[in-house]
Amino acid sequence: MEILGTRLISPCLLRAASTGAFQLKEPLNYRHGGRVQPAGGDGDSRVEKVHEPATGRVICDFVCSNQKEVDLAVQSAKEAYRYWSKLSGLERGRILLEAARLIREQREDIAIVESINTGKPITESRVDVDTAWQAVEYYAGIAGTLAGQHIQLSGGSFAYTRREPLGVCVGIGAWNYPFQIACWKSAPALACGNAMIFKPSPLTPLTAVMLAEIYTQAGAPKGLFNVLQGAVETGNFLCKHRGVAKVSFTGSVPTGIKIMETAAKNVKHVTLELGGKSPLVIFSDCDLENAVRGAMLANFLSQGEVCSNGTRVFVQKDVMSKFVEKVVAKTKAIKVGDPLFEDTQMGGLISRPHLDRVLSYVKQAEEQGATVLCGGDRFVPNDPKLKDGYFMKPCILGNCNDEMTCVKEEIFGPVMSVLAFDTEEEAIERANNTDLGLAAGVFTRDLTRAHRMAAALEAGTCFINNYNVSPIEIPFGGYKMSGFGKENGTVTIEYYTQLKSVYVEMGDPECSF
Ligand SMILES: NC(=O)C1=CN([C@@H]2O[C@H](COP(=O)(O)OP(=O)(O)OC[C@H]3O[C@@H](n4cnc5c(N)ncnc54)[C@H](O)[C@@H]3O)[C@@H](O)[C@H]2O)C=CC1
Repeated sequence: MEILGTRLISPCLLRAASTGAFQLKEPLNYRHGGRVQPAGGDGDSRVEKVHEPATGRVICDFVCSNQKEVDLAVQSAKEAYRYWSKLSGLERGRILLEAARLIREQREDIAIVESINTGKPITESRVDVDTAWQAVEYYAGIAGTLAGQHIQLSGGSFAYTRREPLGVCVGIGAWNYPFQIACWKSAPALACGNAMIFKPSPLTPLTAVMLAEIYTQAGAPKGLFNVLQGAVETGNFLCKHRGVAKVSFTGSVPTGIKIMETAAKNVKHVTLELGGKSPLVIFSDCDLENAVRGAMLANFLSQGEVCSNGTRVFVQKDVMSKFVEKVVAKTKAIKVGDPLFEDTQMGGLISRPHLDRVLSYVKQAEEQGATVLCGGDRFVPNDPKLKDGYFMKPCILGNCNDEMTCVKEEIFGPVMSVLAFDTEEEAIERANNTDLGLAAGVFTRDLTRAHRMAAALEAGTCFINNYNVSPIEIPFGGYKMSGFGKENGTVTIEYYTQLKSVYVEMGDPECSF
């Protein structure tokens, strides 16, 4: 099926879309209110091929955006910013509310494209789309509440503060939650009066463009949300550009460091949402069934390609054997296969090199003395069209210790490492023994212990008796090398605005000259 037309993808064709049939020819850059091929000129003109993880097929390709295209996108965004930043918050909120409604209306189309492009099960993509429109709706509501402060001073003088937008913001996304990341960044940015240029991961370019179309349909001015496709070089052009005020980045720690260095050259604001190697601590006094559910949620959503995953599962010794028995049985029962089937629970990993990398972590763990309790090898579904897909059987590693590579490094795949512990103090010390600090979890029925743990764990989010739930009202972001700045919640307003103080003299200036 070749899909052409004025909309990115026609809804009725999409509803009939099946794995192995999707093909796209439309341009994937979105600049100044429409899809365009990137401008020609010097610089990166590399073509990136986009794959369908379930089949390994190429579903589309695109030319990476070069300096000229970046210049044009910044110019267009600046124009939109001049208009948008002058609107009242209420006016901006109204357009965002309409965008949220349109996302809800197109939920199924977006979810299908997301599953085809990321390989994740359709049931999960629908949840991703829901958390995306919720972000847009949430910040639509907040837009009208943005306000400054009035400060009374002596002699009748006073000051007030203005909460002002930053200007043109850049969003750079990872490949695991393409649509959700685009919304989590653009919703607060636009609500605060900024414009945004978004660069998705070159592996998952499709749904950010659908979002751009939605913003335009909702009434956003041309250029308010531009999408540029590309890889490292395009990202670098964006981070260096003098017309850009802020970079909000989601991705790996090494790239985050580079982006911070680049942005530092002209003192841009930066938000970094980076990787994790989060601990999940299971005490013997917990509800074990719930703890097993928590461990599954902490490891196997999106093929394990989730930054906040609790991949170091610390289990108190007296419940270890029961826990392992239950979690292995549940993991073996995970249905791996076609992401567009309603009963599929795990799809394909993002790329062949990534699959190979994850499998090599399992092999290395075995060499270092871990026991593979289940999975850990490549999976080839019976359906012949899935034979070249990037599937693997979800894996549990037992007999792990803190020195093993699988316990130290982020694997970003469906691999859980199980570790035994004795005391609360020991669990805290070992859980915190990492440079990363995105999330942490604890399962216990002891109320005081739960809060003691939450206070002691060095992580930006701590889950008590659950894992990987991210309601839009809750700030999300890392400690330590997992980054800084937050997404979601009211605090994010601070990261997309700057505060101006205005002093008003009501008398005569006192002057010693
Ligand atoms: N903390 C969080 O919220 C999340 C973190 N991640 C992390 O992301 C990683 C996986 O995602 P990947 O896409 O492979 O990460 P990555 O760091 O390779 O790439 C992320 C994005 O940065 C761009 N990029 C690469 N080099 C750049 C440069 N020098 N300047 C500007 N842009 C550049 C890429 O094209 C891509 O769009 C994992 O390590 C994971 O932990 C993923 C999702 C969420």
